[in-house]
Amino acid sequence: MGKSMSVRNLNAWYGTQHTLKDINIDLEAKMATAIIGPSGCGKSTFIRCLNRMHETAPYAKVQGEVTLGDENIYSLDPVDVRRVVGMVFQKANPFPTMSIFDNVAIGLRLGGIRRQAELRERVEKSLQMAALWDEVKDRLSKPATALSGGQQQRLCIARALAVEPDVLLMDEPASALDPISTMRVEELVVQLKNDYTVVIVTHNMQQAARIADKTAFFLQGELIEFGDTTKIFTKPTDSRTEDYITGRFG
Ligand SMILES: Nc1ncnc2c1ncn2[C@@H]1O[C@H](COP(=O)(O)OP(=O)(O)OP(=O)(O)O)[C@@H](O)[C@H]1O
Repeated sequence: MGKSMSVRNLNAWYGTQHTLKDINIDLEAKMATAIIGPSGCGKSTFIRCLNRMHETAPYAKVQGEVTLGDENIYSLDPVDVRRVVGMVFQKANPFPTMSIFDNVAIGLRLGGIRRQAELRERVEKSLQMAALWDEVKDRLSKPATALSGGQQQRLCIARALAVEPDVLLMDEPASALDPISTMRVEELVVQLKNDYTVVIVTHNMQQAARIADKTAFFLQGELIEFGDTTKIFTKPTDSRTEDYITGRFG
């Protein structure tokens, strides 16, 4: 659990649009790194390159190296990569026809785990880690769609954690949630970073300041500045970072 990722000379395109330009960054294990920047600067594209989802878009292209531990993920099978680099999206996307239990168990079953006792144990552990167990333990066979939006998002986090990934990518995981659910997801990120490498895209700078150890500021496909969150928010080196965090644009 919790291997670091290194990104070297990463470039990404949609057709002829050069969306990410020569990105170099180290995403440290057992830390949360926030990715910030104005709309369209390439934040989602960047994290989608970290689990090989970018290349599933039409006309998409990637160049460069992304290593997890000491393996280049671009020389592995993309399906294996997505198991060790989990992802949670802006809008909770549980499998609507499946129960709460099955939503979490699906990845385990696909991975070949059949014994009911083991499945139950792993599902419970994942729901505990996602701080959802107490709310759902008496209704595991109910459809996932019967949960609130915030609970569905934590269910998706549990689903991602069930297969014991090294890295958890989160693309604005709280932006569709009410303030209380947002707070719960933030608390969860603070917990999860004890074990995982967490990379979180957020538009909310207070949120980045609250939960991230490191922050990366992107602008028009370039990584402008990366460093300790406190430094980025109090003493940025680049004037463009300063303009963004003080709300002059974006
Ligand atoms: N599937 C796609 N096909 C073509 N272009 C795309 C696709 N997805 C994103 N883009 C373009 O790539 C650029 C970067 O988009 P991306 O979604 O990575 O930005 P972002 O920083 O995450 O934005 P936001 O904060 O609005 O979510 C934008 O110009 C966008 O229009």
